[in-house]
Amino acid sequence: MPEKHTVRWGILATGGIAETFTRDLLVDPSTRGVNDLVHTVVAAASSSSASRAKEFLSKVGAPDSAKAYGSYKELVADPNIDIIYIATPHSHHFQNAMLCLEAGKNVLCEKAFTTNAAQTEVLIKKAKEKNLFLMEAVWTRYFPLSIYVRDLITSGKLGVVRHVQADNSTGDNPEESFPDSHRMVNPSLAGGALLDLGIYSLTWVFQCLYTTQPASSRQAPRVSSTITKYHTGVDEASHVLLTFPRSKEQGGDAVGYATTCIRLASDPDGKGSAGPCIRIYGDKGEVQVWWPTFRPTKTRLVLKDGTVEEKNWEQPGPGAGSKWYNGFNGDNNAEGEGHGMFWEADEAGSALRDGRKEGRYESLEESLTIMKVMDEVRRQNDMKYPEKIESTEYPLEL
Ligand SMILES: NC(=O)C1=CN([C@@H]2O[C@H](COP(=O)(O)OP(=O)(O)OC[C@H]3O[C@@H](n4cnc5c(N)ncnc54)[C@H](OP(=O)(O)O)[C@@H]3O)[C@@H](O)[C@H]2O)C=CC1
Ligand SMILES: O=C1OC[C@@H](O)[C@H](O)[C@H]1O
Repeated sequence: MPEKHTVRWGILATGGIAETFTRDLLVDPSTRGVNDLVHTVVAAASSSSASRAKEFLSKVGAPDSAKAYGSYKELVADPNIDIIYIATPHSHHFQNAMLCLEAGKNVLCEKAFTTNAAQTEVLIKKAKEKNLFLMEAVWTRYFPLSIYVRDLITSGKLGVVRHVQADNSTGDNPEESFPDSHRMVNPSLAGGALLDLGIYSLTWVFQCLYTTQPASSRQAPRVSSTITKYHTGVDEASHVLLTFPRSKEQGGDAVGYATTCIRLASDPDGKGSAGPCIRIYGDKGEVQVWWPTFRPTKTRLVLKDGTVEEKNWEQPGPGAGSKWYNGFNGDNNAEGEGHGMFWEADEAGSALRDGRKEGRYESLEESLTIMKVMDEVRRQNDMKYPEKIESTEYPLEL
């Protein structure tokens, strides 16, 4: 039996995704074939009150010994924590991550990493200076399904992959679903489709056309974009065309089309009838991925030689009755499934064990390149957040 390495987590914020992530964290890793890691929750903090943190810990089934803090400052000072998971709105990630790093804590920070590339750059510098682990929690990258798709590309099975289309459109009625203060549409919380949902379409384009290239030949893409603005001033839809420069030997430039919309739906009937929301085209064939773009469970490989291979990707979990996700985009678990967030936690845990300072499937350099793309989309379309949340000044009261 391999020796088990215990990873001691602190949870910063107690909202929707903090709950989902923490429940996933507490699923026995051996149910997904991971026998050398154990995750434990040693503390959680809420910026509103210690009693809220206490309630959170009890709701997610954390050990009785877990501490409940009424401020993030107290959390980062806890000497028993190895790594902190940040689950606040985008606007707060930079200040919260700086707080953790300054206190000497490793960090897994929810997407989008920060509001802009300048903030991401400062975080990377700080993590390097302190020799700490830092990773953007783009959970989709760590799914076995994503690893399979990237392997199809790097193995050459699809031929040269030249084009990727990815859509992450949730089909909400924003006027009904979200008050203007909600993090999805509130400029003060860096709301809008691009940072919240568009990041997944960009993730698919990047993990197929950028991550799969040798690091020495990866080049940032040229960006052409258009957005539709919501009445609060953030985007309700973004369309981003990316041209990745590639040499003749690499097969020439590759093109990605990343779209996202809060109002329209990638999967209008919720049954996949509209077809795949991601298509990855090579000159020998294509691979298709079904909704949800951020948490997919179905792929189809179609090759010119007649191969058609459909796969369903189960999300291991603790058993029936575990319908715990309280998200608002219809991405509930099937009965008995985990939510799939444990794979990114395993990546962070194994990095701490092995001394890695970043994730293997999305380097900090790649997170930064994607932040630069989102900056450029906002620049091209004159979409600004309040100055305060775009600042790189630390500490700053938001
Ligand atoms: N990976 C995924 O699938 C998902 C990721 N996310 C990401 O997670 C992050 C949080 O989203 P979600 O959990 O849905 O958001 P919620 O609004 O449900 O929770 C955010 C939490 O952040 C804390 N917080 C601190 N300051 C503020 C503030 N000024 N306004 C609002 N909340 C504040 C609060 O916790 P407290 O009171 O305890 O301090 C609050 O409960 C975002 O970055 C989002 O993009 C969201 C959904 C899914
Ligand atoms: O990250 C996310 O993925 C799931 C969506 O429901 C949510 O809006 C988004 O924040």
